[in-house]
Amino acid sequence: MTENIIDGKAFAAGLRARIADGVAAFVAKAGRAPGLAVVLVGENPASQVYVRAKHKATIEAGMESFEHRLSADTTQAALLALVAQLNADPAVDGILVQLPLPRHIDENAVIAAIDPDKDVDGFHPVNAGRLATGIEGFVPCTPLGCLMLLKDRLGDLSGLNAVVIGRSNIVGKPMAQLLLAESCTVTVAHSRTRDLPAVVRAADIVVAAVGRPEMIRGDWLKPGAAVIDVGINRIPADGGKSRLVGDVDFVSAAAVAGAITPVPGGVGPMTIAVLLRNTLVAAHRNADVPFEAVSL
Ligand SMILES: Nc1nc2c(c(=O)[nH]1)N[C@@H](CN(C=O)c1ccc(C(=O)N[C@@H](CCC(=O)O)C(=O)O)cc1)CN2
Repeated sequence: MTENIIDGKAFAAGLRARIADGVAAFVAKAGRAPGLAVVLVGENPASQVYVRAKHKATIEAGMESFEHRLSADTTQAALLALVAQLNADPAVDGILVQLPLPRHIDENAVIAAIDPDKDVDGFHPVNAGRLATGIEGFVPCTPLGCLMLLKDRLGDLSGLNAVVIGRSNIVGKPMAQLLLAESCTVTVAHSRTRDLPAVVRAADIVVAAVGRPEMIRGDWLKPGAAVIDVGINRIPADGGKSRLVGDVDFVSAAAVAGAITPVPGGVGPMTIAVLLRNTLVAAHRNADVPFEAVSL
């Protein structure tokens, strides 16, 4: 059964093509390209891959990419000074500091230093507050990408029971807010939740963002449920190699789910596509050009 698999890679490619059209229209009106600054501190191998992919996607969409790679021993003060410089730069519409940061740097302090109107990651407390209160702002890329995939597959979500497993600031909490705004009945489950399988079994929509490889199994699911797997876990594979798996046991879950995202190729590619979308929106706001929604 493959018709229940949600192809996030293909959806993201379509979204990126629509964004590229939106960028061309913006350039014609504003006389400049949208600019995205990405800051990487240290040499985390996964972060290096993601930052490279962001640079490539930004250029391919017709935007300006400003990459800042800082050494792992960069001080918090130096990073905050760079953020202040990017906040003041009119060529920079969006700022993203790649996470995780080295342990000696306070992530919350860095996120709070980003101008909320350039915070294309949607992590700033002002944007979290805007999302929680229904005010327009920037929404974190991964949960917004999950919502796009769900709406594309299910249409109207109102009245559905949704469970979000995981309560992080960057996925679980904003995902719950987005589903609530779509009039779902939302449960946020976490490490202290009692009888998680029973909670999951009551859900029409399951969003797994818990960071534990293949934890959610098919026999936990309500038949026909839509399953969005945000997990990206590298586990040992045969021949001393490793392979990528999600938080959902894909084989058993795909046999029960009405729709399911794979890992890789599900939610991951949406994160970068939505980042471009948020940057395009930021550019319109900063240049005071009305945003004609690239059908998103
Ligand atoms: N400042 C931020 N830091 C981090 C974010 C973020 O949104 N903002 N999210 C993650 C990492 N991330 C983007 O930064 C990201 C993760 C995964 C993918 C992706 O396309 N994954 C592929 C598999 C790639 C692989 O082989 O490793 C997939 O799932 O198909 C893109 C972006 C943490 N940090």
